[in-house]
Amino acid sequence: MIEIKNLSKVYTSRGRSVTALDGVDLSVAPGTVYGVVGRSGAGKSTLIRCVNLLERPTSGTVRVAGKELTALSSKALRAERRRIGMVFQHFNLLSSRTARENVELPLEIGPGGGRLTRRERRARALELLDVVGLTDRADAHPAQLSGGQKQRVGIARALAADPHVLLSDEATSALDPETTRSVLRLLKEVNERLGVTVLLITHEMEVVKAVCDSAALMADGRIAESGTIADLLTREHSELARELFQLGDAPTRTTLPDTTVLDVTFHGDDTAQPLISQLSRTYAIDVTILGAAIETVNGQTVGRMRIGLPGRFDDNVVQIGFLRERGLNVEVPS
Ligand SMILES: Nc1ncnc2c1ncn2[C@@H]1O[C@H](COP(=O)(O)OP(=O)(O)OP(=O)(O)O)[C@@H](O)[C@H]1O
Repeated sequence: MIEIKNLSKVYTSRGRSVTALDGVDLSVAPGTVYGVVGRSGAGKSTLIRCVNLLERPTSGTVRVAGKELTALSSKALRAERRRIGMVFQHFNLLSSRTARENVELPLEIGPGGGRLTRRERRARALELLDVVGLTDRADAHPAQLSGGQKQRVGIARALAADPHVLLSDEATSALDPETTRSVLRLLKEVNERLGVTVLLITHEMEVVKAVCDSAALMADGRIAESGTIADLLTREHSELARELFQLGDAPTRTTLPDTTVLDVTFHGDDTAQPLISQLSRTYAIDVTILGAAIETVNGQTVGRMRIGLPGRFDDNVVQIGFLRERGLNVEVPS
């Protein structure tokens, strides 16, 4: 649904240039939720603004729903942009308008907006406020709404023109944890019920865990790592997987002499626990569990376990093979 190829963006101001994006490739499959994470300054906001060309990339191409946006005339681009909804961190609602009137806005001003009558626009806005659970707040002004309610209005407005893609720029980072969860549930619902593809940027791993099918890690304007969550989990030395399933203070060494410490990652129906017991029985060894993080990611059980096997690494090659053959990802923690 979104295909980004070799995208670069260099900002130049007062004779100095900053490379915000440096050859980014990204592919978001239709109907999925894709999260881009990274530290402040990594280039996430620039990337998302380049997807609907709010920001013109310096080079590279952006294709959304089969149309190469970077090759369109400004008129054609305006039409395509209507099918790309955007949700902002600070909601960007007009304070003088009610919730319903804010949702109506894109239906009034976009090309073809004039095709809907006042009555139709109103009906559509009320329908969308119902989707986001705010029917009873239709006549409230933004100042009378909570942060979560304002973001719901923001989402309803983004859906007004029936988009195939929703871009979310840190949509929950101004919200408390409980409200964050409910807004994320709504985004997921929009994705599942309406089939809208969602590309979101966030600095919170919790957001990725809650709703994303795939994720990319950005650093210094580049994609350092990307893939489906399931894929990342089984990838060796994945920084994203490590960040998603932190083992807290689990020791990387043990006080036991001659012990090989391993991180075992599993997902879906592979429950690591029975396999660890099997390993222990098969090779008649004592396995020490040093730490574990088991969580639900986007409805799936996934997790990571740090274990200790007696003996040096070389003595455990067969045991490690046993776990890998059964689909577990095994690596030595750094
Ligand atoms: N309009 C601009 N003019 C000049 N430099 C910019 C502009 N916008 C962003 N940058 C620079 O580009 C780099 C990437 O910024 P960007 O905002 O995309 O990162 P980010 O990952 O979204 O960070 P944050 O989470 O803090 O917003 C930074 O070095 C930033 O200072």
